[in-house]
Amino acid sequence: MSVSADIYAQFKLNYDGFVLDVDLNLPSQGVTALFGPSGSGKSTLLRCIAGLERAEGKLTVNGEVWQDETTFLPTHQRPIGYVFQDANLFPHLSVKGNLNYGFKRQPHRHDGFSLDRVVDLLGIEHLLQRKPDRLSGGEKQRVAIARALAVNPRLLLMDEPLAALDLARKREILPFLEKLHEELEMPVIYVTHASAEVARLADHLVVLNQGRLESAGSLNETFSHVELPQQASDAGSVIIEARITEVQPQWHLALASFDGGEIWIRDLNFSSGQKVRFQVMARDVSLALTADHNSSIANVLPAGIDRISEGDHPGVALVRLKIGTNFILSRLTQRSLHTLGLAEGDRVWAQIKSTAIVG
Ligand SMILES: Nc1ncnc2c1ncn2[C@@H]1O[C@H](COP(=O)(O)OP(=O)(O)OP(=O)(O)O)[C@@H](O)[C@H]1O
Repeated sequence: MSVSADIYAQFKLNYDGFVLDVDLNLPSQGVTALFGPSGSGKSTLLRCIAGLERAEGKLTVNGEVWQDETTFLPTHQRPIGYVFQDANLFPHLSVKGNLNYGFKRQPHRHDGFSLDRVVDLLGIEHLLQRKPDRLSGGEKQRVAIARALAVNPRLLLMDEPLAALDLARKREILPFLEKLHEELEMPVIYVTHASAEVARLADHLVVLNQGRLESAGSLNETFSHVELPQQASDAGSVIIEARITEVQPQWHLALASFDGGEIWIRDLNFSSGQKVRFQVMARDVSLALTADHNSSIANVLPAGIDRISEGDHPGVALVRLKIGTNFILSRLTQRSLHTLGLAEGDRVWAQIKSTAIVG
């Protein structure tokens, strides 16, 4: 693989019974989710990037060598922010004290954002004087993220930052992460095994399995791989990024356009030109050989069959469709597949029943 990529990481690490062996390029913008089942090596890879594990290999970030045969920058010399599953705040310091600790110690360039901006981004101004024991789990984690940003890092590493929180706290914190996603220019590497977090936050996806790279690429492309275990289930879905091109307030509908087509989605007070991300469940996509405009389904798109695979039940098939440069999945019965005589490479019409906005 080329080493000219924005972030290039190649690591080999041997634990007793587990081998991490990856070679990957990551973009230097946006959120890259490291995704995969428990024990697949996500945290280990993140720790290698942070210099917390001394793996064999190479790591370059925007042309700067952090590790190779002769170099190994220790963690404190890497311009990173690190957010763990647990907030790990200093209990004896106030929130402000915790933030200042990061800010004063920041050994890196100082041309990023101010502490005020960090406080504002995470919505923690009213908490500044409090000690950690008077914060909720969600608030603690927001402070931990702010503290990681206070060192003015050039790379933000987040290891399952929501995993220790209950559903209500996750919901509370996700909008802040989305705001960071919109406003931060630095790359974020985000470990998770929650597909809902991937759907809302990731731009790029790296899928690990048993210490190896299973696939990597843009969110839509990589998340639509039929091999991902959750795709075969009833919860299989894809994420499409689109732009609103028309709003019909009288019907509460908005037209979302993306490369390859347009889909009517429920209008959530969108304005024309706004970027949206929506989820299409595989079970909501049916296939037809002709475009049936007499049906109640508003979204009928021409598509090519890219891949046919098995679902999680012998009677179910999973079909990956290509629409422009985007992929969607369709879950249908093996009987329908057989009756329509569908094969990879065929052209079909995809009927999309409904979509859900995810961010
Ligand atoms: N310090 C260590 N010594 C030995 N084995 C380890 C060590 N750290 C992790 N492992 C093993 O390496 C494998 C990968 O662990 P890792 O924590 O990277 O997985 P993960 O994908 O992040 O999992 P999870 O989603 O459960 O956090 C596991 O089998 C784990 O037991």
